[in-house]
Amino acid sequence: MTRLGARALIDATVDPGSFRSWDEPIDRTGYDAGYLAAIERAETKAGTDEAVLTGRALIRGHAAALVVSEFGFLGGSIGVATAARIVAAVRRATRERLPLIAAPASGGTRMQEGTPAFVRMVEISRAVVAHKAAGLPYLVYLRHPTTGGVFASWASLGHVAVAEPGALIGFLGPLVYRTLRGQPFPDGVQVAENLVAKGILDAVVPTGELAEVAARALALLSGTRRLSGTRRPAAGTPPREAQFETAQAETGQAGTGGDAWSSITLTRRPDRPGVRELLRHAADDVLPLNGTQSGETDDALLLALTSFSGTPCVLVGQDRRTQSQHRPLGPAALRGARRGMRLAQELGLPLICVIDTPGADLSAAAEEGALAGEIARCLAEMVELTVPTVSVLLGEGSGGGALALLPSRRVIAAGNAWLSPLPPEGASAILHGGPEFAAQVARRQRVRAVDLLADGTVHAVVPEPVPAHRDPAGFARRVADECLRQIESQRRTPA
Ligand SMILES: CC(C)(COP(=O)(O)OP(=O)(O)OC[C@H]1O[C@@H](n2cnc3c(N)ncnc32)[C@H](O)[C@@H]1OP(=O)(O)O)[C@@H](O)C(=O)NCCC(=O)NCCSC(=O)CC(=O)O
Repeated sequence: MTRLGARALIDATVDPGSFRSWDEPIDRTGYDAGYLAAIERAETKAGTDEAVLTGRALIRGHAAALVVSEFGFLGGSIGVATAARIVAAVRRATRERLPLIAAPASGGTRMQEGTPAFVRMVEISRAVVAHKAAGLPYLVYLRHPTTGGVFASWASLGHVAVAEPGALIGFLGPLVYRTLRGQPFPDGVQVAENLVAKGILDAVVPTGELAEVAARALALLSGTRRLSGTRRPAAGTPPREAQFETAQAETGQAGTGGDAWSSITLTRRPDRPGVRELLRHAADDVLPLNGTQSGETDDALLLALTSFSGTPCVLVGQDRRTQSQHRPLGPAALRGARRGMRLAQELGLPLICVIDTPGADLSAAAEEGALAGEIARCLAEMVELTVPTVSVLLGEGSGGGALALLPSRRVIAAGNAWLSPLPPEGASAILHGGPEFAAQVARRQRVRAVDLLADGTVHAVVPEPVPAHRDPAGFARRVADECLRQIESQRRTPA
């Protein structure tokens, strides 16, 4: 692999001439002669005075603090002074309220220094945690190679974490593994692409695309509202309260759902727009995130940083295109949703939860993966969020998998959306021993959007003047506009 040094990466990523170093000269008092000689050789080889460079810069006009490893300096390893430089930069970023971008590449703790250096990983983590606790973004770009205590601390704490294609990323270096275990580490495991596949990292990003991705993430994570080109709710759209009344007035008429069974049938059509169409037609930008960061991923759930009409938010959405009887929504999807909830809360961004599921996974694997517990934990975490939250019943809303994303401060429903404790066929089985009475049971269970509105479960219904599949773009924009209204009204009256 070609390795871009710290300076080359900075030059390739930041706006020309914008980098300002924060680095102080290193005090090497007390180093022994052998270590000093190694440092001198490293300085000559790498052209840097330590294994990290720090400073501030602009990336496509967005100010950010940078911590960038130099692998050519003793393998990017972390000594006591290296750690002190990182901690100082992170703290300064926090003080100056700058988003932080780290680009590690490291063999981990510096072996020449041993344990005094090893324990500094705690201090670096403490500084990063404090930075995040201040509501500031932390992005990580893991480069080749990132290993050991670096991967096990500041490289793994990003709100968003992407990696260089083909980068070796692992806890134990292959050299050490082979020495300790007498055999090579299995191929294809400690590589960026595999970690993305396993839901540990968000994406692989070539170095040449880092500036673009970082700038988009900074715009979304910093809550930057676009000043121009902002689309507001369409002129003539009634205010939310008026829509509330309209929906009530039209109960049972076209636009707010008719018969329960006809709504259920409509939402089960393969061409019913889902969360992907919502984003395609109504979002300004979408930065998809991947997995739980803990080794699980489930594409039944779409997690993204996005923005509607210049309002950035975290979106957690059940994806109707990827759920099937063979691949239903499982516990990992709900753990991914909880990552989204934490992200929104930490960054002070609104959270939009899109509910659209024929039901969660009913398999042995889901039971053993703590599906019920994950539903409970979603409920528990959502009710504690203090950022604006909006749940959107977009189509099917079946069972606990749907309920898990319901407890927002405001809940809206599409005209034909529905929410029921079980798939109607399952409810019929409980009451009548078989699925034949699904339609009658659904009618009795008050599952329709208008019933949910009348019963106080939802706060507004977004009418479908024609069923959503006949006007996906208009449908998406109306849903997004209602989400924006609900976010704005919460901003006016905080939790
Ligand atoms: C990172 C690597 C995969 C890179 O392999 P490469 O073949 O590309 O490069 P390399 O091995 O020749 O390393 C390049 C130069 O960096 C030096 N180097 C690498 N890692 C170092 C470290 N941790 N401390 C001091 N120097 C280090 C090498 O000695 C070499 O020096 P020269 O050029 O002079 O020959 C490998 O170096 C490696 O496996 N390192 C150990 C990774 C690891 O297990 N770290 C855990 C450390 S304990 C820790 O971090 C705490 C924890 O685990 O919790």
